[in-house]
Amino acid sequence: AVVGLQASGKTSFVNVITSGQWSEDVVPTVAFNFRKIRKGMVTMKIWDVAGQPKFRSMWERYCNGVDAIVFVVDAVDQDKFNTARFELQQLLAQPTLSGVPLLVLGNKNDLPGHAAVKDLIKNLQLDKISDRPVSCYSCSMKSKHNLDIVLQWLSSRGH
Ligand SMILES: Nc1nc2c(ncn2[C@@H]2O[C@H](COP(=O)(O)OP(=O)(O)OP(=O)(O)O)[C@@H](O)[C@H]2O)c(=O)[nH]1
Ligand SMILES: [Mg+2]
Repeated sequence: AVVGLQASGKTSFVNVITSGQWSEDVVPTVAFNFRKIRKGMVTMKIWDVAGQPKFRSMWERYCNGVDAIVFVVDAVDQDKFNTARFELQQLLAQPTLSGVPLLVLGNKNDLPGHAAVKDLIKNLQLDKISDRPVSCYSCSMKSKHNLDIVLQWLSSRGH
C-alpha cells in the first residue's frame, strides 16, 4: 500500500514503476487506485491511496494485510514534515498494522533544497520506530533516481 500526504508523488511512483512513464500532469487521486504489475518473476499488487486530509482515515484499511507500507514524502516541502510525521505515527499506531515493514521515500530529489535521508529520519522520527523493519531512500520519480533499489526492496518483501 502506498500512502502519504497529497502531492507527494504516490501516483507518479506507481505510474513510473508500472509503465516507466513520467508525466507532470497527474490528477489528485480520489479514494484509491488498484494496480497489479509484473516485474520479472514478481507480481505486485499495489493500493495507491489518496493523500488529501479527507481520505487519510482510509489508509489503515488499505494497509491492513499488506506485505509492506510505502510512505511517500515530498522531500522539498519541508513545511509539511510535521504533518507527515503525525499522519505516519497515527497510521503505525494501528494495532492491525503492527510489524508491517515500512519503506519511506523522500521523493523529488531532482529539485534543489530537498531533504537528505538523514534529515527525513530525524524529522519523521524514523529512528524511534522499533516494532518493524524500516528503510528510507531519497529518490525521484522524474529522474527515476534510486527506483532500482526501491523495486529491489519491494521484491524482497513478498511471500
Ligand atoms: N519534480 C518532481 N515532481 C514530482 C515528482 N513526483 C511527483 N511529482 C509531481 O508532484 C505532483 C503530485 O504528484 P502525484 O503523483 O499526483 O501525487 P500523489 O501523492 O499521488 O497525490 P494525491 O493523489 O493527491 O494523494 C505532480 O505534479 C507530479 O508531477 C518528482 O520526483 N519530481
Ligand atoms: Mg495520487
